[in-house]
Amino acid sequence: MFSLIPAEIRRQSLPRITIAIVAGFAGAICSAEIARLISSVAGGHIPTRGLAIAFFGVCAAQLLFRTSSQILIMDFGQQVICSLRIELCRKILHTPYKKLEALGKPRLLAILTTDVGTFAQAAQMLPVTFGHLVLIAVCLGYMAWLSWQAFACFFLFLVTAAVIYHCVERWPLREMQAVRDQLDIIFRHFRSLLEGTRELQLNTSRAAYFTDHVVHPTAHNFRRSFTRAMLIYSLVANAGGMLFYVAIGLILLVMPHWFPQSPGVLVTLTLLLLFLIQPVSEVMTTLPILRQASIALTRIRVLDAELTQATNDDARVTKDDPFAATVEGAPLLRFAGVSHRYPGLTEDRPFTLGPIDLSIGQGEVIYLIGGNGSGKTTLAMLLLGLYEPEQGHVELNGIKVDRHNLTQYRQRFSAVFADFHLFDEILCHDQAQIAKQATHYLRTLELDHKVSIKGNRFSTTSLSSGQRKRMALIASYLEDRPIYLFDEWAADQDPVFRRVFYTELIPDLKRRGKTVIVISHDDAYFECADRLVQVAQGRLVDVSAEALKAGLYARRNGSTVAE
Ligand SMILES: Nc1ncnc2c1ncn2[C@@H]1O[C@H](COP(=O)(O)OP(=O)(O)OP(=O)(O)O)[C@@H](O)[C@H]1O
Repeated sequence: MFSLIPAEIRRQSLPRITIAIVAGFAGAICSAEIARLISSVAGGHIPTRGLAIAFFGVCAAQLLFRTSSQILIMDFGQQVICSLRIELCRKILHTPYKKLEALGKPRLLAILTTDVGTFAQAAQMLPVTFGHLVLIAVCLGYMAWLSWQAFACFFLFLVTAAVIYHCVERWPLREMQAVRDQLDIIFRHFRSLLEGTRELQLNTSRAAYFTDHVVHPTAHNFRRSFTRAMLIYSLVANAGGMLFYVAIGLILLVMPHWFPQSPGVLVTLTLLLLFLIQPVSEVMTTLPILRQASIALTRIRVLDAELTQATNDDARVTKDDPFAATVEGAPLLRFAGVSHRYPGLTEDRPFTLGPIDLSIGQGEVIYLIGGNGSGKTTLAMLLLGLYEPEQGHVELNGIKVDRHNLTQYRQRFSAVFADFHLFDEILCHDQAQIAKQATHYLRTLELDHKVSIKGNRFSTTSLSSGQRKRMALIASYLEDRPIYLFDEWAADQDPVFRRVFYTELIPDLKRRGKTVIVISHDDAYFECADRLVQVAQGRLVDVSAEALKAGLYARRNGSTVAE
C-alpha cells in the first residue's frame, strides 16, 4: 500500500501519524485505567471524592485522545485516497491511448469506481479498527503486568486462533477473488445495458435474452461466490466470539487451579476480558471488509504498475518547443514508411495500415477518403500522435517525432472525433476570454438560441446529435491549434450546415493559416479539398486517376494525392 502513497504525502504525514499513534495508545491506557478504577471499587476500595474526580477526568481524557487519534488517522486515509484518485487520473492521461484501449474501459471503470470505493470504505473503518487494536494491545500489556500466566494463556489462545483463521480463510479468499472477477464482467454488461437501452427497449425478446442469459448468470455467480465467502467469514467471526468466552473460562475457571490468583487480580482480569469482547468482535467483523480492500488494493497496484510502465515520463510538456526551429524546405507533416498493426489475435486477417509515405504542407486542406474499415481513423490516430508507428517515423517541421517530444507534438492538434466526447465545462484557465469567444462561435454555429455560457459551463449539452457535433466543433475552435482534424464531422449535419462546414468553416480555418485534415464520405464536397488522400485496405492509393474516372476531379486536373 505504501508504494501507492506519494513520497511527499508520506513525509508530510509522518508527524500526524506519530501523534495519532501516541494519542491512540494514550486513549487505550485511559480505557485500561477506567477498567482498573472500576475493578478497584468492585474489589472493595472505598469510593472517595478524589477517586470520582480521577475517574471522570480519565473518561474525558479517553474521549479526547481516542477522538483525536481517530480523526488524524481518518484524515490520513482520506488523503491517501484523494491522492490515489488524482494520481490514477494523471497516469491514465499520460498512458499511451493504445495501452488504454488494450486495458479496456470496463476494467478501468471497475477499478476507478469499485476498487477505489472499496478501499475508501475500508479506510473509513481504519481509525476505529486502529483504536480497537491499540486498546487490545494495551489491555494485553496490562494483563501481562497483572498476571503473566493469564497473559500467556490468552496469548496462546490468540496465536492458535490466528493460525486456524489463516488456514480456514483460504477458501473464502478464493471466493472473494471470484467475486471481484465477476464484477469486471458485470461492469461490461452494464455498459452494454446503458449504451444499448434503446435497442433493447425496442425488442422485448432481445431484452429478455439479455437479462436472462447475459446479466443473470453473472449476477447469480456473483451472489453465489459472495454468499459462500461471507458464510465462512461470519462463521469465523461467530466462532471467534464464542471461543473468546472459552478463553475467559480458561483464564478464570481453569488456570487458577494451577496458578492461583488473588481475588482482586481475578476481578480485574474478568473486567479486562469483558472489556475486550467488543473491540475483538468488531475487529473480527471488519476482517472481510479489510480482505476485500486488500483484493481491491492488489488490483489498483497492478493497474498502477501497468500504467507506470506504459507512462512516457519523458514526454511531459516542457517549456521549450522542440519543433520551433523548422528544417529548411521540410513540409509541416511527413510520414516516412509509417505502419501500424492492430493485434487481431481473434481475427483471421489482422488489419495492418501502411507502410505510408505522406507529406502535408502548412495551410493545406486534406480530405482522407475511403471505404468503411479502410483505415482512415487509424491513419488519423497516427497523425494525431495517439498511436505510435510500429515502423517508420513521423516528422513535424522536419523534426522527427519520438517519445521525448510526442506530447508537444500532440499539442499542435485539435480534433473532433466521430465518437467525440463533449465536456460541459470550458477546460482552461483563461475562462473570461474563452467565454467571450465561445459566445461568438455559438452565434456563428447558430446555437446561441439553445446554449449560453454560465460561468465556465455551457448551459446545456442535452442537444440533438447534430447540435452536439457543432458544440464539439466550438470546443475544438476554442483550442486554437495549428492543425485541425475532423472525423466525419458533417455526417449528421443537415444539408445547409453541411454546406456551411465544407464551403465556409473549413476555408475560414485555411484563411487563418490552419492546416485541416477532414475524414469524409461527402463526395459532393470533395472538390473543396486542396488534396484528396484515399485509403484502401490500409494503403494510400493514387486517387487522382480513380477520382478522375469518377468525375470528381474534373475541375482539379493534375492534383497529387500522396507522395
Ligand atoms: N481497436 C481495434 N482493434 C483491432 N482492430 C481494429 C481496431 N480499430 C479498428 N480496427 C480494424 O482496423 C480497420 C480500420 O479501421 P478504421 O477505424 O481505421 O477504419 P475507417 O476507414 O475509419 O472506417 P469507417 O469509415 O467505417 O470509420 C478495420 O477493419 C477494423 O477491423
